[in-house]
Amino acid sequence: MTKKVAVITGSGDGLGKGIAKRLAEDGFRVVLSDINVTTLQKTEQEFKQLGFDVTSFLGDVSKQIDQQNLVNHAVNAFGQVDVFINNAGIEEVAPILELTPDDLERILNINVKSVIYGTQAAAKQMIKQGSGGKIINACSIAGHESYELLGSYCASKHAVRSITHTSAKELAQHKITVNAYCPGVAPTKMWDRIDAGMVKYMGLKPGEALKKFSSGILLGRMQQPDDIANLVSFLASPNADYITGQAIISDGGIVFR
Ligand SMILES: NC(=O)C1=CN([C@@H]2O[C@H](COP(=O)(O)OP(=O)(O)OC[C@H]3O[C@@H](n4cnc5c(N)ncnc54)[C@H](O)[C@@H]3O)[C@@H](O)[C@H]2O)C=CC1
Ligand SMILES: CC(=O)C(C)=O
Repeated sequence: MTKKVAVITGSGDGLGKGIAKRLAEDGFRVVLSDINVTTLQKTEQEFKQLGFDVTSFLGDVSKQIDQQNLVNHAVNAFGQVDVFINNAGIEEVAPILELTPDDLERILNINVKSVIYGTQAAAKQMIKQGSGGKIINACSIAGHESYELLGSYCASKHAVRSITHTSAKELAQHKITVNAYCPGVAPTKMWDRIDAGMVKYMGLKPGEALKKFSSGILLGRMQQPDDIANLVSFLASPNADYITGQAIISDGGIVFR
């Protein structure tokens, strides 16, 4: 049987890299994509050495043309797209009163418009293939709950949850499911930057904001890339065929919905 193809944006590093590795281990041919050429190439080499079927595409998720070219690249390399993961995202740490038009434009472009552009490119290809597909979006506990100093980020992730719902409703007729994963606190480079930003505004020492945020996790530890890869692996598998329009939290016990 032909191996399925999964495309993962923001997969040069962080949670996206962990997800891509898991999907390759699950038997997918994997298309890596990132805006950072250095981490993208490093991850591609690493994956090739592990014997994975992998290709990579340098692109900016906030550009509609790049998302279309990413799908074209996947089709040229592997012939099809079965799973598309809108993982790339950025943070912004600032009080609402200090958010600038440039800050807002950047986070909405990269976290919100990107998900629509990725969904458009992937769904059009999946409709053409005629055998359904799975679109999986990176949301967050910040898509269910709103946090101080993360106003624009939380708004962007609430928007991702809404886009997930609407896309699921519109694409079900094509047998395309759309779901989202909602991580909690994972100490990736994103959290290094959030911690640094919170230090600035809250008068804490480096590391203290991360500690504060993660101190209430019921399961007593921060999230690792494998924790979220476990959920995405399930959502990308036939075991999730009857699930659509859900934004599922995997946070060790922080937010309860
Ligand atoms: N780390 C955490 O605690 C949480 C992360 N998330 C979400 O998970 C996703 C991944 O987060 P992390 O791995 O922690 O972030 P990260 O910052 O460690 O990695 C993000 C990756 O996306 C890439 N990227 C950034 N802007 C891009 C663009 N315009 N086009 C293409 N690629 C771009 C980066 O180069 C990087 O490789 C994000 O959507 C984030 O909002 C959600 C909840 C918690
Ligand atoms: C980074 C993130 O998604 C948080 C703080 O929930």
